[in-house]
Amino acid sequence: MSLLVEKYLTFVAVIPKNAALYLRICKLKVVLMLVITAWVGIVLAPDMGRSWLVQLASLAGIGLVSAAAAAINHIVDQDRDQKMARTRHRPLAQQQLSAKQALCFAASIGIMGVILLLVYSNWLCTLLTVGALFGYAVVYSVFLKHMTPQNIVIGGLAGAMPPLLGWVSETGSFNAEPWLLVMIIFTWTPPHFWALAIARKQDYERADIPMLPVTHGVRFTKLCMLVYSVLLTLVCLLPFLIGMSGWLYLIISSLLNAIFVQKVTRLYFESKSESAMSVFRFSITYLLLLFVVLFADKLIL
Ligand code: HEM
Ligand SMILES: CC(C)=CCC/C(C)=C/CC/C(C)=C/COP(=O)(O)OP(=O)(O)O
Repeated sequence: MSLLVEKYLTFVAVIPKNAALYLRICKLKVVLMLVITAWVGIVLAPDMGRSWLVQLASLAGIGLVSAAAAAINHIVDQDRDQKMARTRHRPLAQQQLSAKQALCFAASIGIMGVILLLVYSNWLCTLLTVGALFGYAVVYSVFLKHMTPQNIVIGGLAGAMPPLLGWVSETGSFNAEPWLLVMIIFTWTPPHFWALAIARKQDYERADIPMLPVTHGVRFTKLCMLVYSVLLTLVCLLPFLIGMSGWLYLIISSLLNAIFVQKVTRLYFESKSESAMSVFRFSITYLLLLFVVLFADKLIL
């Protein structure tokens, strides 16, 4: 036991030296976006009189568990990451960090996140957050990603969970409203990811990962993106229709959806998919603005 503690302390002692590498395996920008969507879940939930410090601690918990999930994904995918131009420079693919180091790191920040959630939110939020980690790090990364072109559709549920996690951290109970926000991210994920998968099709072919453009072709993928972007437009109306969000949200979200559908439509009619990366980049701006406007709308409602 004391040997184990000693080994762990040796591991912790060299974390600062490799800090930049550990930060890279956390997928920080993605985690930041996940935390923003969780924050909106908190803001839109009924006011339970919790202090902003407690809310911040809950968000830190969700962020740490998400970062742990991202680090586990790097361990699971290290061999395949070596085969793709986009991912071959990652710390585990380059053997700058070992799987053992990454696992110790993921376990440490994951446990810290769980403790924060247990202390500052509630057991239901903790359970759902750990469920999301399992969904992404195990169900998606280990199984679905290599089994079916529907991988990111099913696996997308894990990444769509944060608004629900935020809401539940506040209320401790399930409600219908946060599920609408989950549905928004869930329907956004396919056009978000498939745009990149079209641009990086050769990468996925080389790594033998059955992404939709590889298994069913680029044209069919573009059609699916179009269907999901129209579906997303409809789902985005729901927060307004049930009275959760007001006119500001309706106007800005409709505008964002019109641009998104227009960009995906243009991509559909292009023969060489030149604008795939522009659709991918816009998808990120889109989601950020959508959640900012959900937030702003709540403040003025
Ligand atoms: C199964 C679901 C998802 C898949 C397969 C997916 C896939 C990807 C991929 C492959 C990248 C490129 C990363 C890179 O080049 O290193 C990316 C970027 C990004 N994704 Fe997603 N994503 C998913 C869900 C989400 C969710 C739920 C969010 C946030 C709510 C999100 C936010 C982002 C952001 C902010 C970036 C840009 C990161 C950067 O610039 O470094 N993604 N996504
Ligand atoms: C607790 C909680 C909310 C967990 C959510 C976990 C999480 C980080 C979800 C984001 C999804 C994501 C970035 C997928 C990347 O796909 P990929 O792994 O196929 O992409 P890659 O090829 O860039 O590794």
